[in-house]
Amino acid sequence: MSEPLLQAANLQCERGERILFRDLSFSILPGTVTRVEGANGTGKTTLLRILAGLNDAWSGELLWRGQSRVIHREEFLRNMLYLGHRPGIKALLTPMENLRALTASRRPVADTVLHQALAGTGLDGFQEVPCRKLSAGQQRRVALARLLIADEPLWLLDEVFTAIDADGVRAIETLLQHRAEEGGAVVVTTHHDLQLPGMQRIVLGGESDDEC
Ligand SMILES: Nc1ncnc2c1ncn2[C@@H]1O[C@H](COP(=O)(O)OP(=O)(O)OP(=O)(O)O)[C@@H](O)[C@H]1O
Repeated sequence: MSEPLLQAANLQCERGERILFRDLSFSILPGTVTRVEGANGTGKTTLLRILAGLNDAWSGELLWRGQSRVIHREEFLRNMLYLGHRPGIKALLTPMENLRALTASRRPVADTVLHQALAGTGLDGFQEVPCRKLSAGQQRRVALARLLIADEPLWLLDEVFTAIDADGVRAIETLLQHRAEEGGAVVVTTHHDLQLPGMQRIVLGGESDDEC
């Protein structure tokens, strides 16, 4: 069996007076899509932010490819793409300018490639329109265009289906499956009824089969 990209052992997180989860252990293997499930407020976003290294209020162990994620932080960050539950784009900038800015810190990507990625998310003709003039779903699609050019093997995606129409949802599902088929792994939170073949589950706030 291939080595897990991520391993979590006995994760615990407390917010305020409340323990959101404890003794949470799972492995994220290459070739898998894992859905984090649970009712509102059970800690899905919190868990994803912990996995992405954006929240330090936790205890337990997190390994990246079998090694301490803390020690191998730079390698981990190079190989992980995190999309938060807000689109995270700037309203005054165009989709092209946003996508250029979002990808620039990782690696230079040619404008023709960015243009095509935006067209691929249904934004053909809107590449140079300020994002403040786009709908909520179109703004989300600007952020999602990153998935079309992402070479990071691990994707951590928080509520990326929000505001997306039925065709868009199917396109994202296909993208997630392709990432897994290419040997990557996806961890996704969603209230959308995502059902992919072989999908793993981490269930928060109730009965759990989180020993994946
Ligand atoms: N900034 C914060 N400070 C303190 N507590 C917070 C903060 N953000 C969230 N919480 C608490 O942490 C808990 C988990 O929040 P989180 O956003 O991870 O839940 P979630 O499962 O993603 O919810 P949803 O399905 O509504 O998006 C909630 O009960 C919330 O009250």
